Amino acid sequence: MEPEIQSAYQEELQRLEETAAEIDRQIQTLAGIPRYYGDDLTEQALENVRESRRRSLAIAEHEPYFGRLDFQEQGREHAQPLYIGKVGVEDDETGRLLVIDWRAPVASLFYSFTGGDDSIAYDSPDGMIKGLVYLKRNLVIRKQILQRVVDAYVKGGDNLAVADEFLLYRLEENKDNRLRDIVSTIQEEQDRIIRAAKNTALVIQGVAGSGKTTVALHRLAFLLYQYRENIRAERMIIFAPNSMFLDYISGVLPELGVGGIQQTTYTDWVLDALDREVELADPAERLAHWFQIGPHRPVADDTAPGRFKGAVAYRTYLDRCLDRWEQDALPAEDFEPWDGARLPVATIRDWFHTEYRHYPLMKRRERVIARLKRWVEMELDKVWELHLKKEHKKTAASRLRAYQKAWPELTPFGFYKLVFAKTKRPHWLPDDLLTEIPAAIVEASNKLYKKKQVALEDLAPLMHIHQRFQGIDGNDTFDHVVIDEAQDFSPFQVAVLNERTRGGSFTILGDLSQGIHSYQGIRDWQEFLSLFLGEERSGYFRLDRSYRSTMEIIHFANEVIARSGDPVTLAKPVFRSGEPVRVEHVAPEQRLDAILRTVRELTGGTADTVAVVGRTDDECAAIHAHLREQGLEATLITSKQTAYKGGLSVLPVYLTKGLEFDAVLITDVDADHYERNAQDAKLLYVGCTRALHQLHLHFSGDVSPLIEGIDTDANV
Ligand SMILES: Nc1ncnc2c1ncn2[C@@H]1O[C@H](COP(=O)(O)OP(=O)(O)OP(=O)(O)O)[C@@H](O)[C@H]1O
Repeated sequence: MEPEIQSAYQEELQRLEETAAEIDRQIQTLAGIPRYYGDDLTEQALENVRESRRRSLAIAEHEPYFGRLDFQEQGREHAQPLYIGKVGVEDDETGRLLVIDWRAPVASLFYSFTGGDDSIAYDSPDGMIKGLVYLKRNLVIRKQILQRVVDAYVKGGDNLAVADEFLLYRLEENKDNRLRDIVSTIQEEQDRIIRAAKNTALVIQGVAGSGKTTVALHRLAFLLYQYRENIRAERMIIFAPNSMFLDYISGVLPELGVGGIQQTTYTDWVLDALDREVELADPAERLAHWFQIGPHRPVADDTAPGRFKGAVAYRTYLDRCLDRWEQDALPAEDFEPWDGARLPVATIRDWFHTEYRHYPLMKRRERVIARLKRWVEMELDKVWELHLKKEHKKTAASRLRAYQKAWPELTPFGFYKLVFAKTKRPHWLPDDLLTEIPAAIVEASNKLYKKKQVALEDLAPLMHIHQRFQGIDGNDTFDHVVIDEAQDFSPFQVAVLNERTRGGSFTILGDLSQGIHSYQGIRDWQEFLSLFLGEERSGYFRLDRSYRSTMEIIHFANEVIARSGDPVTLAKPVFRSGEPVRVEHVAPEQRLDAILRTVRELTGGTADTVAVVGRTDDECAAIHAHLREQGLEATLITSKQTAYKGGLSVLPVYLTKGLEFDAVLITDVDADHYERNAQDAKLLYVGCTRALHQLHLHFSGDVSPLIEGIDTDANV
């Protein structure tokens, strides 16, 4: 070790000993206080504080901090070393901050400082604070043992900018089956998103591997810290594309000391809210339809059901149908509980349209019926003759039933089915409304609804109807909503969420180049941004740097996506070089053996997670069976999967989205499986960008025009 490194190491060793001793002491003190389980509210509050402290200290115990920044505040004589960790630690006796929480305002300097001698500033509760940075240092501590000290910047040294050495060290590590936190290496452009103010809808377009998912999770941790007085974890929600993806990201928030945030899929969220009145048609069939190869490939234009029913115009259409119910569904006659008693329709209308107009639709109906019943009771009270009273009571009960039958209570699905009904439509829903829906969509929809099933694109409409029928309970609103892989969401889905979200507080992330579900997703971020009109209601960010893959892999993937014919943003790699991408021609009869050979090579090498990526479900099932027959332990991933195990996986390319593997083998990259069009280019792009360190591609017959002639040695 060089002398200055040696002394830095010694200095940090001593500091670590002191901090670790203080943390241990605090843990011991807390362990000595018996837990409180009684009813006293003050004691309960104190116990909650102690519990949260116990959890924080448990995080700090193993890795108290990961960074140090020496900062000289303007007007002060000396620079102060600031140690940054996942949670803050204070010296109990002196009150001195030993470790600063990475989310604290001053800690933002650690991320925003990119080198140079100029003064920098951070936004503190007392205003902007300026100063100079003397040192930026990364530290790796595991189980209280100091493993690495890396100086990214030393004032007066020969480094002008912050060196990426530590980031590279982190990126070169292998991945297991979970996404990890990145607190020690958050990059400046990511930090700006993480720390953006709460009450805006942030839309983030980020290239593959730019850290979108990771950044969203860190942003949640930040918001909970920064707005702890008026935001609650249980009121924050993450929407992810499927349960396996949720499983894959499930480690990050606990690592950041955050619990209680809801995590779900849009499907589960809606079906639960509707008390599972309907079920979703088998997604596997839908995927097999849209991702089929050969001459019958479907076209995903704006008449595709997902695009049609996902548009805001479709919501307007449904609102018109709902308005018809509101205007005309109430029976047009007076209510006569028995001959001689009469409640004029004008009075009932007045209740419905004026007195109860602030209630949601079905609640209004409920109130009117309840009031009718009360009115009948009062009328009955005026009848003195017992036998007459009995008779009237009977007649009234039966006429009340008839009245309710003529004006039935509707569930969201009950109403929605009527919108599509070709015969026996209620009088308040005229036939001409049906002609506004393309006939093919009406046919396909009715076929599903008959089986009490709906498609994905019916979920937002159903939820919207539910919200207009029942309203939104204050307990069901959100403080913040994260939508990951948002390019596959529809504007209608987001609009429905917006009705429930306080302050329009959203983080919406995605990548249009990965928009492989173009039969339902958006074409342009403007489709979402236009939902959040008004000054400062929305913000748009771009992340163009990719952290996942080597330069060789990114170069290759960029070439693929450039052939999509769509305008695309090419990913910029971090300076991390690896092996060349390997494209291999294999004879058709040796296809399976070649896969086996490559898999053995990859699993026998340095990779911990390996994926064999096929084009269709059936092809993957066959590959999986072959690998198993040859004695390899592999997991076949299908759309029903709920957990991601790591190791060796076989999966269709459209299910790889969001995941990553140390090494990836993409099979059958020939001219039939991957044609030169936008959809196939996006699919292949998604597949290629899953690889961190190694990417192999096999083809038989003619090579796909999407990869033909790409220089696999190039790395920029
Ligand atoms: N600042 C960073 N420091 C270290 N690793 C990072 C950083 N940013 C991202 N990564 C790593 O890059 C990889 C990609 O991150 P993530 O999955 O969040 O990206 P993404 O943009 O959601 O990707 P995709 O759209 O391709 O699914 C992860 O392994 C993540 O840990």
